[in-house]
Amino acid sequence: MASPGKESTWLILNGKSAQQPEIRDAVEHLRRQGHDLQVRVTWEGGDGVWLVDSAVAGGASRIIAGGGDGSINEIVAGLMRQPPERRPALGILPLGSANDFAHGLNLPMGPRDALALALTGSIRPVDVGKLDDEAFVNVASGGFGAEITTSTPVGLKRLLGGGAYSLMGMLKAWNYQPFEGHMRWPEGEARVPLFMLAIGNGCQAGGGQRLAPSARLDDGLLELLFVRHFNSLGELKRIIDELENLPQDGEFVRYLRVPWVEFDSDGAFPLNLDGEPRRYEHFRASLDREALPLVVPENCPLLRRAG
Ligand SMILES: Nc1ncnc2c1ncn2[C@@H]1O[C@H](COP(=O)(O)OP(=O)(O)OP(=O)(O)O)[C@@H](O)[C@H]1O
Repeated sequence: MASPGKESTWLILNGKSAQQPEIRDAVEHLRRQGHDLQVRVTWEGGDGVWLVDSAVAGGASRIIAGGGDGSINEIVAGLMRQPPERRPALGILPLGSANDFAHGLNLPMGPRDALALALTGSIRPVDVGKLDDEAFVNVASGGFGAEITTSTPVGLKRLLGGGAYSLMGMLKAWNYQPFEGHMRWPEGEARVPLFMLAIGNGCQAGGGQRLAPSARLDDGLLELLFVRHFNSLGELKRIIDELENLPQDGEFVRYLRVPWVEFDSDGAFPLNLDGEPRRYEHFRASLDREALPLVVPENCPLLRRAG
C-alpha cells in the first residue's frame, strides 16, 4: 500500500469494472514489481472529477483512468481544472465497451500490459478539445453520429455497415429528421440541414467508426466532418462513396481541419462529448493546445511527432 503524501500514481477505476479479477491481478502484479500505485473507485457519474482533486492533493504525478471513453472524459475534466504546472499526466487502462480513444492511440488492451504502459510509458503534451467550457479529448459527434454512439440498439451499428438500402429503410422507419443550422469556421460558413457531424481531436467514435482518420493530438487542429442531409437512396449512395474519400468540398460530405468551429442550431442539437450525450442550441468547439500530458505507446498513430 502506498503512503499518501508522497509522489505516486493513482488509478481511478470506474466502479463498474472494479471487481474484475484480472484488474486486481494486474494491480497486484505491478505493485509487486515495486510500483507505487493507489487505487480509488467511482460510485457514480462525476466522481472521476473530484477524485482527480484528491489525487493531486495526495501528490499524484500520474493518474490512470480505468474505464471507457466516458471515464476518460471525466478524468480529463478533472485534470483541466488543475493549474497547468501541477497537472498530472494521464495514463489509460481501457475498460469500457468501445474504448475508442484507447484504440485510436493503439494502446494495449490487456490489463497487465495496459497498466504497465500507463505507469512507465513516455509522456507527450497533447491538445484537449473544448466544447464551450467543457473538455473532450476524443470526438464530439452529433446528429446521426450522436445516435450511433449512444442510446441506440447495437443493431444500428451493424446497419451502418449493411449498405445504403437497409440504412435508408431504417431512417424512414425511424422518421429521422435532419437538424437545420448555421456552421462557421475560420475560412468559411454554411447553412446546412445536417445529417451528421463529427469534431475530432482523436480519430474514431461509436465503436470503431473512423470519422476523423487524419486526426493528430498534437497538431492544434480539429477534424471537422459534416454530412448534409439527403432525400433519396441515390443521394445516400453518393454520401457513402464520398465518405470513402472524405472530400474537402463534396456534394454532401465536407472534411476540414480547423482550429475552431461554431454551430447555431434551429433546435436542440444532440452532440456526444466522448460518448456522453448533450444537447446544444449554440456551441463553439476549439482546442487547448498541448494542455494535457498523456502517456502514449511507442509509434503512437495519433501523434505527428514520434511517441
Ligand atoms: N460505480 C459505477 N457504476 C456504474 N456506472 C458508473 C460508476 N461510476 C461511474 N459510472 C458511469 O460510467 C459511465 C462511464 O462509463 P465508461 O466510459 O467507463 O464505460 P463505457 O461507457 O462502457 O465506455 P465506452 O464509452 O468506451 O464504451 C459514466 O457515465 C458514469 O456515470
